[in-house]
Amino acid sequence: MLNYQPSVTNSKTTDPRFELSDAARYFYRQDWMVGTAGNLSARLPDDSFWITASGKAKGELSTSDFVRVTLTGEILERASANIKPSAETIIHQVIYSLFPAAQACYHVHSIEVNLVSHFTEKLNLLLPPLEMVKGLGVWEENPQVAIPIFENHLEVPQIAAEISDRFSTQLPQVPALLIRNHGVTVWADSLTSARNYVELIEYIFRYMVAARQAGIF
Ligand SMILES: CSC[C@@H](O)[C@@H](O)C(=O)COP(=O)(O)O
Ligand SMILES: [Zn+2]
Repeated sequence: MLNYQPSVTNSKTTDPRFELSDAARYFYRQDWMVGTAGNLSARLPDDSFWITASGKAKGELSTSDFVRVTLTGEILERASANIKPSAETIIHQVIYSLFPAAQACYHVHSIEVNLVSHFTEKLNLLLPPLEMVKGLGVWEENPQVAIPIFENHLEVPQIAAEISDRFSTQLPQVPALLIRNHGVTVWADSLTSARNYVELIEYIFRYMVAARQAGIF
């Protein structure tokens, strides 16, 4: 295991930890990463990825609040030995393993995610046919798009195994999944797109909660 060494890659343009920290601060200000909630990661060319360290306040991350791990969860780099990778690293491992084009994986907790996760007891939650769905890659008239829902087991590896099992036989329609009573995870081919996907999905969930209150969805 290597200890973290500042290097030539430690610059704002090439080191994704700066953009991850900015995104986390933005999500924190939206109330989607309250306190230490949520975790963000970015894949590197060698297939390892930087992920937020466990239990860090997401509104004030710095580059030392990340751990670089392999696709099998082995720790490669960190600022000090007492920093642990996110408790949900194994979910990021599953996403990067299943979706080779994924370059970023973002997981946030919002009030609306938790509310909409009760709108169905099924394995998939139907999204309203909003124009915003196009932003998630579905260019259809009156789209019938569902987001997969997983149960929030205490053991995170069990959640990860269920994601892996289900997605191995049926790919999701959109690059997102919901964990009931917990949060939403999105993945994308760039950090910018992952941030946009979080915003779009949160907009759709806000709409769903408001529409339910108005009795229209
Ligand atoms: C605020 S507790 C939330 C955690 O249990 C977990 O769900 C989470 O998203 C953050 O865990 P972390 O280990 O900091 O990445
Ligand atoms: Zn979480």
